[in-house]
Amino acid sequence: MEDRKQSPPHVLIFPFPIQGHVNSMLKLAELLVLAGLKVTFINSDHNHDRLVRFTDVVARFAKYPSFQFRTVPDGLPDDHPRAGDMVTEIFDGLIVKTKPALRDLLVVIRPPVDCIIGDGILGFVLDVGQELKIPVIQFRTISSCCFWVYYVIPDLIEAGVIPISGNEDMDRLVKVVPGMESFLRIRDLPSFCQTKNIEDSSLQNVAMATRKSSRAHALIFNTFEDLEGPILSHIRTECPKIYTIGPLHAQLKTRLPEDQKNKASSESSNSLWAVDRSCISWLDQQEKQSVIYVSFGSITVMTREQLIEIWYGLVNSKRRFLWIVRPDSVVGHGGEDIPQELIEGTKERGYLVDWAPQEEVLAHWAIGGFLTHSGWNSTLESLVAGVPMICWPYFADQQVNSRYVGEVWKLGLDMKDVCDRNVVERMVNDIMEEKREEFVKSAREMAKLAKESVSVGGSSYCNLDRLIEDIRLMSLNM
Ligand SMILES: O=c1ccn([C@@H]2O[C@H](COP(=O)(O)OP(=O)(O)O[C@H]3O[C@H](CO)[C@@H](O)[C@H](O)[C@H]3O)[C@@H](O)[C@H]2O)c(=O)[nH]1
Ligand SMILES: C[C@H]1CC[C@@H]2C(C(=O)O)=CO[C@@H](O)[C@@H]21
Repeated sequence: MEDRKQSPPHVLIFPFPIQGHVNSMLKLAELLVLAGLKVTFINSDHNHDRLVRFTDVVARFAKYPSFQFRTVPDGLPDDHPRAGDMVTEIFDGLIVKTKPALRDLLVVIRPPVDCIIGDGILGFVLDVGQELKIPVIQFRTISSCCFWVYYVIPDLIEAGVIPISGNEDMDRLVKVVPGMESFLRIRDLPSFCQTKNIEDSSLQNVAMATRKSSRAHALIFNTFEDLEGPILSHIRTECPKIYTIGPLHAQLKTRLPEDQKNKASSESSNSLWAVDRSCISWLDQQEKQSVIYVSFGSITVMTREQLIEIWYGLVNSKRRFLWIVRPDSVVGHGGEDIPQELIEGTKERGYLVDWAPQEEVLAHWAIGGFLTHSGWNSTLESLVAGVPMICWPYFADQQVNSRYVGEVWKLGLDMKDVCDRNVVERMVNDIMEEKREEFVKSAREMAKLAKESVSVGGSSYCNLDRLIEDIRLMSLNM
């Protein structure tokens, strides 16, 4: 018993198995190991193979003897695309295969786990923890503003906002989300809420998982108080113990030893795709703040028509652009030819790669703007780099995030559900020139606040210390 108390607490971290979740939760894992905790990180077999294949993650974590990876199946065939249009299948696989595998692992793993940090979207982790009497802290990898909208889904249903009828005025204010009464429109609701069917499985999944968070020992957000303080006050009325510890990529930089700080965002990544670094050499040859960076994250899929509209918008803007087009991101293309003017325009001013070192790209002096899908990691990475955004949200939290970027934080423009070459062209020129000054000013101010929050004595820095202390006390009480 004495020995047990002297050994560091053992934390098991379990993310939803897609890039945006693995990325931020692996950063938290590294921060906990740096603080002397023992950490077991659970990857799906599929993701682990890719992480090992495309990154230096094994070598990077080998220097931490108290860290280990363990893997579980995700219940999907290996050639399954695991993309954003297949979320229901991903959830089904996790319930059927992953939940029992996780439970079995927790029973046999030694030393026993003192605390689980589970992805907040996976409500079953809380059930497994309660059954095995292991405290569960939830980490929700989305913005807290979207979390709050998910939390009040029962109120949205009761008020008749959901289901959304076919002839709904999408610009109508929602009015029943506390703290968002004056700016949240129907079109800004998370995609899963914009449904005609209240039995929809994605709506039910996010609603139920989010409500469960009030049962967790605590709730972690990858955010900071100066960014989302007002909404966090509302959430705290339901979930009192909240740790805001982000932006995590910036917090990791603060806490890594001096000689590893730069590696954190350049050579080292947590990518599930092969990083093409040739885009950095291309950026090196461009003028200061002349390039618009375009990326829609790891699971967005688009139609060929949307691809062509965005492509025309970029080429017609006459700006230089670096565009990430994942090989699996365009659906329903029938091999049609790409118009010659797009090929010529891209040769002159554009550069396309499958996957880039995004944190490093956003910090590059040649980048002047970011056309993004408003995934939460991308939003935070852009914010820390002080880069103004154009938002083209695809699904989930992205509709809420983009409204906040455009209307509340004033960090850019929200293109929302429009995909039109003229709008893309105009917004690119607004961000890069016409309205640049106002956005750069607010982006720089917010970047300063973000960096202060993760500096020694800042809110996120202190909150991470408090979280670590909380976990240590948990293991002493067991
Ligand atoms: O070429 C690229 C493109 C992306 N990234 C990284 O991939 C991550 C992408 O994360 P995010 O921007 O959050 O987008 P998604 O991959 O779409 O993330 C999912 O997970 C997020 C966190 O829950 C949610 O906010 C999103 O809506 C959801 O789609 C970021 O860290 C990027 O730096 C790269 O390293 N290289
Ligand atoms: C695949 C998506 C289902 C919900 C998840 C999520 C969340 O609410 O935590 C946000 O977007 C995606 O990452 C997940």
